[in-house]
Amino acid sequence: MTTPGKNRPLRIGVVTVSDRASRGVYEDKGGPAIRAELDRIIASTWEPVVRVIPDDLDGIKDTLAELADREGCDLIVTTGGTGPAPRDVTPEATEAVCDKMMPGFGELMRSVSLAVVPTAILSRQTAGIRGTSLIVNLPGKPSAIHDCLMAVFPAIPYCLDLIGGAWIDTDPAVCQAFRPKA
Ligand SMILES: Nc1ncnc2c1ncn2[C@@H]1O[C@H](COP(=O)(O)OP(=O)(O)OP(=O)(O)O)[C@@H](O)[C@H]1O
Ligand SMILES: Nc1nc2c(c(=O)[nH]1)N[C@H]1C(S)=C(S)[C@@H](COP(=O)(O)O)O[C@H]1N2
Repeated sequence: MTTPGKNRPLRIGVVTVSDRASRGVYEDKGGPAIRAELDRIIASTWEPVVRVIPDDLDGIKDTLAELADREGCDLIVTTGGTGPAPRDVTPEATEAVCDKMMPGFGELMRSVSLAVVPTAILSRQTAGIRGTSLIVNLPGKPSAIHDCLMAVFPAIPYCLDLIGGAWIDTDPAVCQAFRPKA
């Protein structure tokens, strides 16, 4: 196991992938919803690194690589662009920049979302590791953010421990992090 970066400040990339939010056609509700949900879940101090970008494959790849490699984000959460429409390419961009895919994240998030909406199967949301960063895709609907993050977050602190990311403490009243070796 890689030694966790316990003394580093936790940095989290929050990436809204939306043609219309990036053009200002509508207000971005996804990024602020992710930040609010993470504030509820995480008890450690953390710094957000926020981006709002269009559904463009190269632009998404560049943003994910920048947040992982130059901004030092331990976790990067995206919202939007996971569906079947021609411009939905967030999972392709994620896979292109990752060293290793973590398919269990998408499987679990689709499964919990199916209890809420039958079109949950239309999301190709996934997750993967780039260096010491974990990238997790969420659907674009702001209402999906709570359900998806609550489902997968218990495994995220231990995942960061294993890849050498920063230490995360959660608020146990909101979300119990599970560390098998702790
Ligand atoms: N960042 C966001 N902020 C607010 N609402 C959003 C956001 N992203 C998506 N939505 C809402 O969820 C719906 C479905 O999201 P989806 O990602 O499929 O959008 P889209 O049709 O691909 O368009 P766009 O990429 O321009 O957001 C949108 O039509 C919009 O009502
Ligand atoms: N929890 C949850 N998951 C959801 C949804 C939702 O409303 N709630 N919308 C679905 C729909 S309608 C689509 S098209 C896909 C892909 O959405 P995206 O392209 O905005 O990422 O996510 C699906 N997953």
